[in-house]
Amino acid sequence: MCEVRHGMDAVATPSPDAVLIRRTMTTILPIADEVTSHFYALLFVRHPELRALFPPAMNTQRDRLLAALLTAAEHIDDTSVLVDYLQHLGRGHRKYGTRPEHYPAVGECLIGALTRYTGSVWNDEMEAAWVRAYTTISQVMIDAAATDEEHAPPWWMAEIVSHELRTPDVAVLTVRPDQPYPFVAGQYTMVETPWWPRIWRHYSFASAPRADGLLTFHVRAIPAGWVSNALAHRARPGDVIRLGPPTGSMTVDHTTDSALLCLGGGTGIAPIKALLEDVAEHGVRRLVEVFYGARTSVDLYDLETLLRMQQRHSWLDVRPVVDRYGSVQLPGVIREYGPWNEHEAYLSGPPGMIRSGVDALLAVGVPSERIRHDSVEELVAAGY
Ligand SMILES: NC(=O)C1=CN([C@@H]2O[C@H](COP(=O)(O)OP(=O)(O)OC[C@H]3O[C@@H](n4cnc5c(N)ncnc54)[C@H](O)[C@@H]3O)[C@@H](O)[C@H]2O)C=CC1
Repeated sequence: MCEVRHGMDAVATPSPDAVLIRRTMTTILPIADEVTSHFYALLFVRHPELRALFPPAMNTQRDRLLAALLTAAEHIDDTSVLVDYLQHLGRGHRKYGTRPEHYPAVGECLIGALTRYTGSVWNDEMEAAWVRAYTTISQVMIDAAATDEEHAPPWWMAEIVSHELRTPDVAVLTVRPDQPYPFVAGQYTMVETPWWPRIWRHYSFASAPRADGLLTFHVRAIPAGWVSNALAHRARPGDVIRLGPPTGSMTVDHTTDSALLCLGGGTGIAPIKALLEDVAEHGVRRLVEVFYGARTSVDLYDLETLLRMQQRHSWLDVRPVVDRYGSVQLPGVIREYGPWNEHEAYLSGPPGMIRSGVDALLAVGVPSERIRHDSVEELVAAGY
């Protein structure tokens, strides 16, 4: 869910390779499902040993490959953004068991699928552009994984030490990682359960780093959500889950003392709570206003915790916002308060809330560089 932004070094005129790569992407976008299915079919027929690295059901995986390709194509000339993104991707692939020797196999099948589905658009020049791009992409990912290997494990095992069902479908889980887990409040990770091997889902940390090393997650069981249902309804203390590395840039900037405006929708309140703990621990007094939105008052499952924090800290204001008669209230309600133009804004919740929240904040004068949230594309793909 790390937000990929346009860097300052983006060039105005695209390079010849960027033009060719984007032309391929435009051609395949309307038939993206077929292209990715064909890619995986080629990969698993030619390299059956790689099948075990992927989840049994491939639907989310297909979207992820395409999302990664689109991101790479979009930023192909924007070296610093692209390298950051690919390094993150390379490090994240360690938990899947990806090895350097797997990359050429993937590249060959990717080009095979593109050749087949781009028809007359494909030519030698385009193939050469893809080979160059893929060689660079894979090298950056391989190098990032190798550097990461020197100081971090590919994953962490974490034992569930407490499991509390706060509503019929929201659970608060606390886990103890098997080795120190360094992260920053506001970040998130990927979680795999023992019941659905190789299916990873994103969850934000619901607390700032603690002296006892424990981590907390808020999980809503969503219909047909395998991992979320297992975590909410099946997991018990003593069960062991697997965690990927921490990631995400929705963190507090401690170089300023500007006030914070936080919008948390549903379980999106989890990283907001972590941010509040971070501000409290930092000791610098800065005003924080939290709008905590939910469909019903029962869904405000963490309100008591937030109100207790508010009692302890005079700099904190928490406002619960419940939808009325099925009509969404959360982002719109900020217009009744403010002004917000000097605030750092943090948004966390469903993709629709983040999109309309960004619009509402821009409309009341918060500049875009002061609005932070995780990537909406990844939230949609995550499916929680
Ligand atoms: N870092 C992040 O951004 C995190 C995001 N999430 C996401 O938050 C969501 C939480 O799901 P639930 O608890 O079921 O939330 P929900 O669907 O019950 O909605 C929570 C709040 O968001 C508002 N909302 C929902 N859709 C909206 C839209 N289209 N426009 C404006 N407001 C909207 C609702 O009115 C409600 O106040 C999940 O999609 C999860 O992926 C969860 C944790 C962290």
